[in-house]
Amino acid sequence: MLKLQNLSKTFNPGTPIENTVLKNLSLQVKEKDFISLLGSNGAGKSTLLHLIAGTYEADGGLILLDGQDITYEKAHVRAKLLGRVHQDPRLSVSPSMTLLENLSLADAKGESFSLKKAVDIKRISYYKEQLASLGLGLESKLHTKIGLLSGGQRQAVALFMAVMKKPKLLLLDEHTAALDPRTSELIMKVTESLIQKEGITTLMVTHNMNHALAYGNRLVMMHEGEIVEDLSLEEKAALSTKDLIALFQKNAHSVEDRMVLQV
Ligand SMILES: Nc1ncnc2c1ncn2[C@@H]1O[C@H](COP(=O)(O)OP(=O)(O)OP(=O)(O)O)[C@@H](O)[C@H]1O
Repeated sequence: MLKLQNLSKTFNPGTPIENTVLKNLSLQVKEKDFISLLGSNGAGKSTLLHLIAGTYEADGGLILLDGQDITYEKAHVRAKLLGRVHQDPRLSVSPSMTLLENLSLADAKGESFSLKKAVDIKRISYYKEQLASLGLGLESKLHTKIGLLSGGQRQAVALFMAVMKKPKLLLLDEHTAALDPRTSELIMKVTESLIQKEGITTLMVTHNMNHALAYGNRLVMMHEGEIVEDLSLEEKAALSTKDLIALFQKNAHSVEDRMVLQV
């Protein structure tokens, strides 16, 4: 359903700070794949998500989503096809607006929008029901400004908003990295349940080896702009976290403290 073919990206070409970040990267993602994307610092993971979302343009290669060539499609056009959650919740939700206003905005994605018109009373009971199923008490916070919610609650809202319109593809960029370990586990459970419920194809960038092993049906490892491992569900099920660290060390010749500390 997503086909990346020979994608390349160089920042600041022709200058002393030229940096080739992606080198002819190819990846085939199947319908309902949930892929954890693991890699060293600067491996190009976020850049890859930016190229798919259209916030950065590829220098070469092809991005096909459900057979549609979106390689050079404008970001706002792709936004209708994609859901995205970032590490920083301010990039996914509007902190100065209430939960209800944020949900209404997400509900109106891709349509001409007026907040007054969009806050649909009939939707409120639906929102409450859906929010209650996340188990974070959000159903009683509809009129609370998002900025006043806890970090975990904000990320749960961001996830819920990202999947609301059933996107073709969900892009998660270290969406639990800023949370404490307990909340991070909780948000991963919410993530898995929303993805499964809606059957959404997902690419998740993470530095957490446990999450990369425990969640999803594939684990892709990147190093210096290239894919160095692509493990199936069965292959990753056979690995312990220690094995994964060893595999990482073999490919990247080092392992970051934050990966080991989370183990
Ligand atoms: N807008 C930009 N302009 C110039 N260089 C950039 C830009 N965005 C990213 N880079 C560089 O591209 C390289 C890859 O960055 P990227 O954020 O994709 O890596 P990453 O694998 O997500 O790393 P991390 O795990 O540290 O977040 C880095 O060297 C980074 O400095």
